[in-house]
Amino acid sequence: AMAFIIRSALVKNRSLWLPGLSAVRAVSSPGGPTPPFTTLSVSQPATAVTHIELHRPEKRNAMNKAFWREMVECFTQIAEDPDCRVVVVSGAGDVFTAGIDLMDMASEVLQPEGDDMARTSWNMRRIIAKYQETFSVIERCPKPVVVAVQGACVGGGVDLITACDIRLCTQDAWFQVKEVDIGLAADVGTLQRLPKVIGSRSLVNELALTARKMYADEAKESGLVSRVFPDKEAMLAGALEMAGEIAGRSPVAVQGTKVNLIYSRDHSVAEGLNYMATWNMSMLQTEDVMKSAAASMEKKSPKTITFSKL
Ligand SMILES: CCC/C=C/C=C/C(=O)SCCNC(=O)CCNC(=O)[C@H](O)C(C)(C)COP(=O)(O)OP(=O)(O)OC[C@H]1O[C@@H](n2cnc3c(N)ncnc32)[C@H](O)[C@@H]1OP(=O)(O)O
Repeated sequence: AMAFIIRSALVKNRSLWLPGLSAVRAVSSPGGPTPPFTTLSVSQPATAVTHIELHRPEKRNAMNKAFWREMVECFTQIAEDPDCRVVVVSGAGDVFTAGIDLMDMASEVLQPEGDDMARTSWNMRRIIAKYQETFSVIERCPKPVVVAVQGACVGGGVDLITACDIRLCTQDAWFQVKEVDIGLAADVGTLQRLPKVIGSRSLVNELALTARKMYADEAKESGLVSRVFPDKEAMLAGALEMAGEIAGRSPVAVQGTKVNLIYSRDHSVAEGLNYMATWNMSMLQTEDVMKSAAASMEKKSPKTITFSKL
């Protein structure tokens, strides 16, 4: 199925995708996690596009200890990789993720070490900060991240997707801020980011306080996702096509857009404009502007331009 999906995206973007075809075959790992990772399958389905697949389908991609660490390692590499301009995140199997691995969390999260309450609490704080980092690295990564959700997206899954830049889902997808059901306040990003993704504060409160499921249509209507696809195959084809559109544009422009959108989300308009001016006083001097403007004047797509690596 993946070969078909990649092929259909390739057909639509031949000029961009064909040079990367050999790379796709060289790095794809259809069989399972990509070593040294044990929970992630990482491939390059097209030029400048990295695909990360959560890969524990037999456990519904539940987030075990290795996952929390491997996501940080993976995104740290991606942030610095000039051959990657955009990331697609998806889940293997029928379910995006069942959230935190409830069998694995007991040892670390529920039994922090320490000689007294202060030391135990301090250790707990470090553990929580480490878990938060797993999704904060997605937001800090200057490359846009498109996430594609099928089936369940539970607990930690919502923390994950709210740190991504573009959310897509299938018609059978559902989302659940499940944490109150397991006796905790969501603490790795949902309570901080979901209110900035969904316009309605009331809806966010309802979802987080009742742990009710939100299905695809409501997710679209509320703005949690921007597109709903009939099935996983169509969604992955759509995600890869979108990634191709992004990867074909100037990385200076694309990464500057992501960084400034996130900065503006968390600051006043005046602060955002000030940051933007400081950003662009150097970035506007890129050769990409002249190249892109010339192509635009000639009514050519920016995807016809070869941009230097960033
Ligand atoms: C500092 C920490 C911060 C992080 C906090 C995060 C919190 C959260 O994520 S809260 C949410 C926790 N997750 C859940 O409560 C979901 C539990 N799972 C389910 O409800 C269902 O599995 C699901 C609806 C996702 C899928 O149902 P399906 O019928 O397709 O599969 P199952 O037969 O239930 O499961 C298949 C095997 O996967 C194992 N599994 C599923 N979820 C988890 C999980 N969260 N942790 C560990 N293992 C999980 C399940 O045990 C089955 O395994 P096996 O029996 O060996 O086949």
